Amino acid sequence: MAQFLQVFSRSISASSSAMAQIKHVTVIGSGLMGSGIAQVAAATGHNVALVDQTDDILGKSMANMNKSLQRVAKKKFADDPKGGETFISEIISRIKTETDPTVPAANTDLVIEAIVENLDVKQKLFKSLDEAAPQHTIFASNTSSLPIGDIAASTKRLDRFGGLHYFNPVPMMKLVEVIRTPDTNDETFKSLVDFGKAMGKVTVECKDTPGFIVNRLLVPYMLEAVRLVERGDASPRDIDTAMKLGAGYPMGPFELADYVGLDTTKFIIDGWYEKFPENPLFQPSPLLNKLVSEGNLGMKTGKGFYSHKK
Ligand SMILES: CCCCCCCC(=O)CC(=O)SCCNC(=O)CCNC(=O)[C@H](O)C(C)(C)COP(=O)(O)OP(=O)(O)OC[C@H]1O[C@@H](n2cnc3c(N)ncnc32)[C@H](O)[C@@H]1OP(=O)(O)O
Ligand SMILES: NC(=O)C1=CN([C@@H]2O[C@H](COP(=O)(O)OP(=O)(O)OC[C@H]3O[C@@H](n4cnc5c(N)ncnc54)[C@H](O)[C@@H]3O)[C@@H](O)[C@H]2O)C=CC1
Repeated sequence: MAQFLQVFSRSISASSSAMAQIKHVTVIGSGLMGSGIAQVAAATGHNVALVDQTDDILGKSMANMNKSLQRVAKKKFADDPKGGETFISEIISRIKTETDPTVPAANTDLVIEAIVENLDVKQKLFKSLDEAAPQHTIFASNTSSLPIGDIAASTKRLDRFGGLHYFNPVPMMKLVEVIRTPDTNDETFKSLVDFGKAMGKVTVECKDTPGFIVNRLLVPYMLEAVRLVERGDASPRDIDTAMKLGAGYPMGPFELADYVGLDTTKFIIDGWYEKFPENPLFQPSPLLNKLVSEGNLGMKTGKGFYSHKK
């Protein structure tokens, strides 16, 4: 019996390590987050397919990645510019772009979704991917605020579905939250943790609870800052200065909101308001709604709470 258990556990760990070997990654959505995830995945030796709606968007994402890599190379290869160029071109060569997500999904170990923060749109995408991807492919969402279980419900692979929540800017932020739903199986969870580590990140584990760890704490803080401004108690600039110099944060809440994107911030708040309408914290913010309706989405459009050089 003991011998059987030994062989049995060896075969389980052999299949786990086979699953853990994620080599081909498909990243869907090439915006702020998707481009960062693709960049770091490629920089850590993975073959990456990066998907977005048009070639034009993908072209801009590749240019942004190039800029980010130039910054990394400038430091890493300070005395060897030629080495820096090779470093960049090797990473870029591991990224292929595509506008139809079902094409790379048919030959990938892991799909990471980083499209717009909208449940219907994410569900529609995963439903089509579920039909295209092989059995072994793991699905993960980078959602900031939506339940992973709700997104996974659009597929038939609830056991091979989890959350990989990265932080912006992905090349600089060391954390990834790995989320398991009650249906995520152990092999999948282990593969996601191993993948996070293989990308050079520190992983933390969290259940599928609203906002996971970081956003559960960050979003209320950010909203309290907006309420301070809406009541006329303090200006965005003074609040940012206060939180940087008084609390040691690298960015104040308004700088951070502009950096994250005011559209994404609004999607998160609107979604939580719909789910928890009695919570005064998640009431709609007139100031945020006004900025978004004017198309002022933060750094990505050049204007948000502040004006930014494009
Ligand atoms: C609030 C909304 C509600 C919640 C929304 C939910 C969103 C989510 O689901 C989860 C999130 O991601 S929340 C956001 C988490 N991120 C943060 O908190 C970032 C805070 N800021 C920082 O850490 C630094 O300012 C930071 C690292 C960004 C920049 O550092 P500095 O302030 O010192 O500024 P720089 O002088 O520009 O940069 C210093 C060096 O950093 C390197 N670098 C920065 N950005 C880079 C990038 N994109 N790619 C590559 N390298 C980069 C760079 O080396 C730079 O040095 P130089 O190249 O010499 O300038
Ligand atoms: N901005 C941030 O700081 C963070 C955002 N997130 C989450 O990551 C996801 C993406 O956020 P961002 O990168 O900031 O958004 P973004 O607006 O910069 O990029 C989203 C990209 O997805 C593309 N897209 C939309 N629908 C698509 C579809 N059906 N198929 C393929 N591509 C599609 C858009 O064209 C766009 O390029 C969201 O779920 C957001 O909540 C997570 C962590 C941090």
